Amino acid sequence: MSGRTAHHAAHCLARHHQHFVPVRALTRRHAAAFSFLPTAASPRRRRRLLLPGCPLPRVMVAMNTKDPADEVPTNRVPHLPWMRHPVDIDSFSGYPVTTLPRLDPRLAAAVQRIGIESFFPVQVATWLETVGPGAFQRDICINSPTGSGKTLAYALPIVQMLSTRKVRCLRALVVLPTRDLALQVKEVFDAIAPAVGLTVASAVGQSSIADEISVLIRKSKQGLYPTLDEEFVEMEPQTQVDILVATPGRLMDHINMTKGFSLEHLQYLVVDETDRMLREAYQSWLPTVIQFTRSTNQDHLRLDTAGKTLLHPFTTIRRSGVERGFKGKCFPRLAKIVCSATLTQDPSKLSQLELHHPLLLNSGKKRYRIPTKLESYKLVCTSNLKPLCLIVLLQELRGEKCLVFTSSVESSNRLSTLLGFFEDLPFKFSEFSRLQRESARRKTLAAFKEGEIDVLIGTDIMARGIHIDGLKYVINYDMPPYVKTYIHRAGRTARAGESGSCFTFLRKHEVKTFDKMLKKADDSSCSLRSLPEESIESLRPTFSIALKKLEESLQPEASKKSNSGDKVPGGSKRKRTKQM
Ligand SMILES: Nc1ncnc2c1ncn2[C@@H]1O[C@H](COP(=O)(O)OP(=O)(O)OP(=O)(O)O)[C@@H](O)[C@H]1O
Repeated sequence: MSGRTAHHAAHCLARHHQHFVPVRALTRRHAAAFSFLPTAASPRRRRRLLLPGCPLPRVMVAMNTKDPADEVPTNRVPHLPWMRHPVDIDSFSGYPVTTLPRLDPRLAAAVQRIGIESFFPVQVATWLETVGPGAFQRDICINSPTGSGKTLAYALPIVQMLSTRKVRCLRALVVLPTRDLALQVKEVFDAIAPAVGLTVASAVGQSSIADEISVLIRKSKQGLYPTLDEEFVEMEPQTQVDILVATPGRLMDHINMTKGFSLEHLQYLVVDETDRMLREAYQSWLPTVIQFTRSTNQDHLRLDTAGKTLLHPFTTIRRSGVERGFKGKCFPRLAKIVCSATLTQDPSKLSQLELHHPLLLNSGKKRYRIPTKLESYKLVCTSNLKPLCLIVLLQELRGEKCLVFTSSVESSNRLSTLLGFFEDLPFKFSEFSRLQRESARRKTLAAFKEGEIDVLIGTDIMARGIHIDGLKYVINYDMPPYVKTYIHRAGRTARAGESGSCFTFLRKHEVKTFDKMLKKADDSSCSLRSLPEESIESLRPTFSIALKKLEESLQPEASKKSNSGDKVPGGSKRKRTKQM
């Protein structure tokens, strides 16, 4: 079978599978499999046999599965062609701040003021594709480990690109899944943007919507200067910030309800924690944002007395054209940066972003990577001894900052209630739950950051993006269900080149699954950790008493439930009261 025919056949097959099959991989791998096609058949007939709509011969499927090349799991080869040849972030090394080409000296000084002396590889790689020779010609997708510095990697180029803007209006939008994360990212922008005269605001629901509006929207000049042409005033950009960091919910509130809030002039869109953002629709915020930045509203074009178009000085004109390879897309386009430590490779999800000639920046050759200085340990014990083993482990960690992840809010609540029945524990702990009030949660997190609390017990709400200085240990009290969960949980430690350890409690039957999971995360260093028997034994009597107390404390709740006859499984209201 000629290479050309094999390629074409693979192409057709790919079309048959709606582009979900890696065409090039197929050409190489399945050339042998295509040999079932009658050798005497003309190339045309062979092609016809593989045309879309033509049912795939069963024999072919069987032959494909026997192909030795298929021993490599298919998920190793990204389906999207542009993902197969990424820029390797690891091929860059750190770069001293003062020597980064084209970096505005004011920004260099601002970055140094926050204690950064040299840029991390992901920051250098992104800079080269944006401010450097890449010149933002393509949309950037960053897949880089937790704590590798992705926030500054996108914040710095955006701030530098906007530093020459003449009129203040909303030009960059950064969207994150949670309020805590958004506020953390805003801090990074706040540290550098004012150095070049840019303003940053957040729309996360931390303050009332009225307060947010007063920061976001400029007061009308009409009131101040009644002689001004009203129409002219209305056309003036009304947003008075350059960069907005938002959560999808509050962003949609402003899009739908805030008078004067406009995305018309938006130049940069960042979607951080992309895989999480694309998993949930969040009131269709993404299509809405893209739609609002797609074409110029013709109302903004005014006509003079001769019927000629008069451009309002503050109008951003986006045209659809065929020039410069835009093929009917808008120009100037909305440049996008998407990033995560576990970037999705799912074409159907990524297509929502409408990326323009996307370029993948990837750390190494593997899909997932854990931080280089992360050490992993597994502790095998039975379920009933797990709380006891946790206490012994925490005692061994000697009051160092530590995050404990459980599988559910109930489990967190029960565990912290149980620990509360132990007297004289040598560490201070607190629960961190989605069901707590926002203000309570913020207080707890602040106390943890300040070192007033040593151990936080919570769910995966703490797993994404949160940065806590000096956090050395992460404990998976319950095994993470997916490799992505493991990566994000473990990634709360060993950040920014620091070292850290992740401990995972496992039951015997979970060990195999966990080992497989670690392989996917490219972590081959996980060793078995044992705990001193005598420490466990010495705590047993207190443990039995604490367990009894826990049972007693849960009983009134249980009896309340049975009396009320509330049979709703996991009955949300009642369950929540208990979890609080
Ligand atoms: N060049 C640098 N030098 C020293 N520290 C840095 C540098 N860049 C970033 N940091 C610090 O590294 C920490 C982690 O950065 P950041 O939160 O951006 O990581 P991330 O890659 O976004 O992680 P995650 O995927 O978990 O969100 C932050 O505390 C940040 O201040």
